[in-house]
Order: sequence, then structure tokens, then C-alpha cells
Amino acid sequence: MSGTSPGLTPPADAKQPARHADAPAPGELLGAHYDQCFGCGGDQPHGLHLAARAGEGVSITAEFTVRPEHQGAPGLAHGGVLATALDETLGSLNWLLRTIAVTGRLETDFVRPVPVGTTLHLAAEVTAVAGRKIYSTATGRIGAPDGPVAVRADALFIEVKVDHFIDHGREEEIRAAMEDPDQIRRARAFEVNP
Ligand SMILES: CCCCCCCCCCCCCC(=O)SCCNC(=O)CCNC(=O)[C@H](O)C(C)(C)COP(=O)(O)OP(=O)(O)OC[C@H]1O[C@@H](n2cnc3c(N)ncnc32)[C@H](O)[C@@H]1OP(=O)(O)O
Repeated sequence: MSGTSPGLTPPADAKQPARHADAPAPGELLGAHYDQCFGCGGDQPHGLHLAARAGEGVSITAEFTVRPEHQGAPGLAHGGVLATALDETLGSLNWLLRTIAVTGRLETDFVRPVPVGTTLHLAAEVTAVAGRKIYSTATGRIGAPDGPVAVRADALFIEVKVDHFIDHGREEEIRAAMEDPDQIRRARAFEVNP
């Protein structure tokens, strides 16, 4: 059972999500939005190295392979790591909307244990948008896109201004990201429309 909390139910006047005209084409890998991101960053040795790909409409698929450093119980993925994989996949959807947004609420069902070595196949879509509120849902399946469901989540992302990161982030990382000469990477670190 998921998506039952009132905070995750779109209001009656919510709209269908609109894919941005400049969104990556279906099938295109998004790449890391920030190289130090725990979810997707390639330079983050402790991270998940999750790889997300644009789907049709406002949808994403992603893969993440559970490594020994992701364990909670012996040989099994930690639930918080699985929630991170869901959060990262859901967060990637906002790039297709070209909206800067952060997770306000993430409600997760853990349906099956996920052993180390498993590749989790994630699929997520935005279901509705109401003002600054973006409603989305995701599943993670074991071993294949049509494998057994291991985790599910429903989420509410809240649109923010870029100032959110400037005001709250640590200065040294903000400055380093701002100075990245790659305009797209710099923009995506803060989820800004380049
Ligand atoms: C890789 C692909 C491409 C790029 C993708 C990169 C992916 C990046 C992935 C990154 C990693 C993954 C992502 C991450 O990990 S993002 C990091 C984790 N999240 C955060 O750090 C967010 C911390 N929270 C805040 O900063 C504030 O609370 C926010 C900004 C969220 C809202 O404070 P703000 O003062 O601005 O707004 P408001 O309080 O007036 O609320 C506005 C509306 O929202 C409703 N509301 C608010 N909260 C909740 C709630 N919990 N349940 C239900 N509803 C909630 C609220 O009732 C109101 O509704 P209404 O009265 O208007 O109807």
C-alpha cells in the first residue's frame, strides 16, 4: 500500500505534467547532475552511481547495482540506500520538467529484501503538478525491468529558487560548482534551466 498519506494526494485542480521542449530525448542517458552527488555522482566513491535515462512523457528509468558498502543486514541492501535510489530517480524527473525542486515528502514501501550484487531497475513518472508541488511515483524491480518489485515510493517535490542551494549549502562546494566551466553541468548541479 503506498501513496495513502494526504500530503501525497494531488488536489482536484492539479494538472498533467508537461515535458519541457528541451528535455533529453527518450532513451538518452542523463548523466550525473553533480559529480559529488551521493545518488549519481561519478566522483563520489561511496555513492550509488545511479544511471538515469529519459523515458517517454515525464518518465525516467534508472539502474543501480547494490555493492557491499550498501549493506544493512549481512548481504542485503540497507533500506536507507534503497530510499536514496528512489529519491534520486524521482529527483531526476524534474530535469525533464526543467524545474528546480527538492524532496518534501518520500513515502517508501519495502516489499522484498535486495541482496548485494543485485541490479535494481527503477522506473519513475510525474503524475501531477499543482503550483510548486510535483507529485511522482517510482518502483524498483530486482534483476530486470520486469523483475519482481522490491521497493515502491510516492513523492512530493517542491519547486524552489536557485537561492535555496546558495542560502543553505556550504560555501566551498557552492563556489566550486559555480566555477565549473561546463555550463550544462553547472546548471544541473543546481537544477537550473541553462
Ligand atoms: C540526473 C538528472 C537530472 C537532474 C536531476 C537531478 C536530481 C537531483 C536529485 C537530488 C537528490 C534527490 C532530491 C533530494 O534529495 S533534495 C534534498 C532533500 N530535501 C530537502 O533538503 C528539502 C528540505 N525542505 C525544505 O527546504 C522546505 O521544507 C521546502 C523547500 C520543501 C518547502 O518549504 P517552502 O517554505 O519553500 O514551502 P512551504 O512550506 O510553503 O510549502 C509549499 C507547499 O508544499 C507543501 N509541503 C511542503 N512540504 C511538504 C511535505 N513534507 N509534505 C506535504 N506537503 C508539503 C506545503 O503544505 C505547501 O502546500 P500549499 O499550502 O501551497 O498547498
